[in-house]
Amino acid sequence: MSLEVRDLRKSYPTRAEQLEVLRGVELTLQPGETVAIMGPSGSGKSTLLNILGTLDKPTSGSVKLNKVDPFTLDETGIAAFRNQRIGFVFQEHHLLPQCNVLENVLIPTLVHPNLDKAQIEAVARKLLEEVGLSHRLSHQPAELSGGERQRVAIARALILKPALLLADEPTGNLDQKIAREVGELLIRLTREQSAILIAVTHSSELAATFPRTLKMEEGLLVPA
Ligand SMILES: Nc1ncnc2c1ncn2[C@@H]1O[C@H](COP(=O)(O)OP(=O)(O)OP(=O)(O)O)[C@@H](O)[C@H]1O
Repeated sequence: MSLEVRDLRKSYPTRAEQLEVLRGVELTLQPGETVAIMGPSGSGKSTLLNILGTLDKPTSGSVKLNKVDPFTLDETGIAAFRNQRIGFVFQEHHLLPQCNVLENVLIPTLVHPNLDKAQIEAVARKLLEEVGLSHRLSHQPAELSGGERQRVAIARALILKPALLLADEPTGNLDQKIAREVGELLIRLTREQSAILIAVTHSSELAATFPRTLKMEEGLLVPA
């Protein structure tokens, strides 16, 4: 399932003028590919990630994941596309504090009542084993370290086997050693699932764990 971004533009109307944040972004990524995106504050990295995640709409241009442009779908279609095809990992883990680790990983599956409960729980346990948290299944998020919480968030993002995994400063709250481990974990699991990973970061340590780094510059993605 490849990702093809063509001439993607996004402007925001401001009082004085149109603020052109994305000015013709081009990007093609194949399954298993992982890329870090860097660039100065305000250059449009989060804007791009939000559009790729269908949380925001482009002004023009196209995004195709497995040849489907989500912005041609209606709102219900976009929501289903997002749930089934895209996984998110944010700087803040956004785990539900009252749910334990296993329950948190299963949250994205709750909107799919037809999924086999035992089968999907087995997938969640397997993912938690892969992120090294088999011994923490019944812990609440408050009882975990920052790195462990982010590992839960990664397992949750992967539970429905997304084609595209989007990470916005995924290691921003972690110390350098843990940040590198979490970055390597993201890359390994993305490859194992033949997904595509795009991580936005200010951290050159995290970017260094990626085979390819791009930079947002003047509204375009250029090699770093
Ligand atoms: N809803 C909005 N309305 C108007 N301007 C916006 C809106 N959202 C973002 N912007 C502007 O678009 C530009 C890009 O913002 P964006 O958050 O994408 O940058 P960023 O590269 O992710 O920055 P950072 O590294 O600080 O997170 C900024 O100048 C910001 O002020």
